[in-house]
Amino acid sequence: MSALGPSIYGSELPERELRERLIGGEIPVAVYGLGKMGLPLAGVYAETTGNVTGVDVDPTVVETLADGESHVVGEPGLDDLVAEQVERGRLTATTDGAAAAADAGIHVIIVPTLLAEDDSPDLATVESVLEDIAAGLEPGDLVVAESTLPPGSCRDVLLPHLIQESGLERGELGLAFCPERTASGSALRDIRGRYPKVVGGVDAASTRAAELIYGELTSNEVHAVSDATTAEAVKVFEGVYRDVNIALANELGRLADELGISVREAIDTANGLSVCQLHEPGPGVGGHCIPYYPHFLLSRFEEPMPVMRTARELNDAMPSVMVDRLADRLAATGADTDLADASVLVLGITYRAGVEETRASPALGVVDALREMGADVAGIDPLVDPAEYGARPVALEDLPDEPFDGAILVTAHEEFEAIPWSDLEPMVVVDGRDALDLSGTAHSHYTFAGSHDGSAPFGGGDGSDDGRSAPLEPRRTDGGTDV
Ligand SMILES: NC(=O)C1=CN([C@@H]2O[C@H](COP(=O)(O)OP(=O)(O)OC[C@H]3O[C@@H](n4cnc5c(N)ncnc54)[C@H](O)[C@@H]3O)[C@@H](O)[C@H]2O)C=CC1
Ligand SMILES: CC(=O)N[C@@H]1[C@@H](OP(=O)(O)OP(=O)(O)OC[C@H]2O[C@@H](n3ccc(=O)[nH]c3=O)[C@H](O)[C@@H]2O)O[C@H](C(=O)O)[C@@H](O)[C@@H]1O
Repeated sequence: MSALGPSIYGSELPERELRERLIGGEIPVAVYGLGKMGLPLAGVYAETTGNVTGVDVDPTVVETLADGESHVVGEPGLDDLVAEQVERGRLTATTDGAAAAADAGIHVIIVPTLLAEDDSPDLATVESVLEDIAAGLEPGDLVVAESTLPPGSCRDVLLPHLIQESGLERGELGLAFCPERTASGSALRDIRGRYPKVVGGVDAASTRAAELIYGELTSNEVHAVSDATTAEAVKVFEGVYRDVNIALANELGRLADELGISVREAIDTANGLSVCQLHEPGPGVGGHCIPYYPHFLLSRFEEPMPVMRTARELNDAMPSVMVDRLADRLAATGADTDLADASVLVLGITYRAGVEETRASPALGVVDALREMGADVAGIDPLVDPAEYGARPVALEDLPDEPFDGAILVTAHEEFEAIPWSDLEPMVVVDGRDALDLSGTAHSHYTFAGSHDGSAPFGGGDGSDDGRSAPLEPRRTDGGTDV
């Protein structure tokens, strides 16, 4: 931004005055990446500072925002926030990143960090944003990275890149890592202060500038850590913890059949102890976050890290486990159906209910494994077209007209609550999420890891227990009573 405007990095203004200038809109902000997290973040920056330009390479995203609308679905409050901020001229949008950078004094990066073919981190998207920023960078500007990054990225990649491309010297520009501790479906609440905001700069002045900004954005405390690499590590560690924890839950969940218990009930009860925080078993770990973050460490250091590596393998194997369970149950029914001759419905393609994201979704692995076995695969999803993921699309209202041998529930979209299961031809249903109540129907119902209500995997559905996959003693079949 113009060297004449107030600077946020290294400013000699008293802190109070700098804060007033920030919330008075005197320090323009550019937010690069207007996706599921970038758009809510741009909205909160706009309501705080009143002077934000959102940048995205996707023209439809920019046009939608320019019309005062949000392209992100399922985010409470976002439609209203965007409409208000755009109408009041506090939030504008452009595809021209370099132009936005030329005006801005605070540059916020919130584009995805991807993985290359060999699972090593691919910072190409972040680096393309850096090109835009460097073109407009002025002394006193602050660059804030909110994209999750491999630890060391700000220090070893982003800062050298910005210095080289902008011609500025170290100490003339600020750079801080300030991770998104947010999740789809609660982005605004999270950004506005659900958790302490972690900030860490490449130098003390960067950390101070980030503290000042987020002190205005969040209602929670701002937790400044020693440096940018520590802040990057905090975020990656949070994700790795979840991946490893879910892998353990999945391993335990797979024991439910042989134990003849509901592992979900056992986990719920074990978690009554505050030191025990086992996660939820399921059909795998999807999305462009949790399954990606372990690779931000695994590919880069000499330490072997067998726990994280094994957890990744276990979670990646879960879609095949779902298909194996279906094959077992199909073989166990009187019809003795082989998957190669079976018609199978996959319920849910996105990785998470209500979120339009399919990267690393377990459903993709389920569809692939079924197709490899020769099954005829149909799919249903309210947010995406299953045809794009190898499954023949079926509409919810057409389900009673088509007989299926089996179904696998991967993602429990709330729209599935309207499925009239009693009107569907009896089939084997593998429920990966403990989301279905098939009692009173003729379906053979298998709940992976059992139900929270205490039913073992084979409980539920009148035709469910033919005894051929009988678990070891003792087992529960009725939601509680040992038989
Ligand atoms: N989605 C989530 O639940 C969370 C995401 N994060 C992190 O936030 C970051 C962003 O995630 P999402 O918003 O979910 O991603 P997203 O995939 O929903 O959106 C990314 C946006 O960036 C745009 N984009 C791509 N390249 C660009 C460029 N060169 N310049 C400008 N815009 C560009 C895309 O068109 C898209 O609109 C990631 O690093 C992710 O790890 C962190 C916490 C939660
Ligand atoms: C609940 C929550 O806060 N999650 C955030 C997470 O968001 P994300 O949308 O990726 O979803 P998630 O709910 O953690 O689930 C990821 C995947 O793991 C699976 N999953 C999740 C939790 C669990 O107990 N069992 C399980 O199998 C989900 O089904 C999904 O396929 O990823 C975010 C990120 O770091 O990018 C991070 O801020 C948060 O940890």
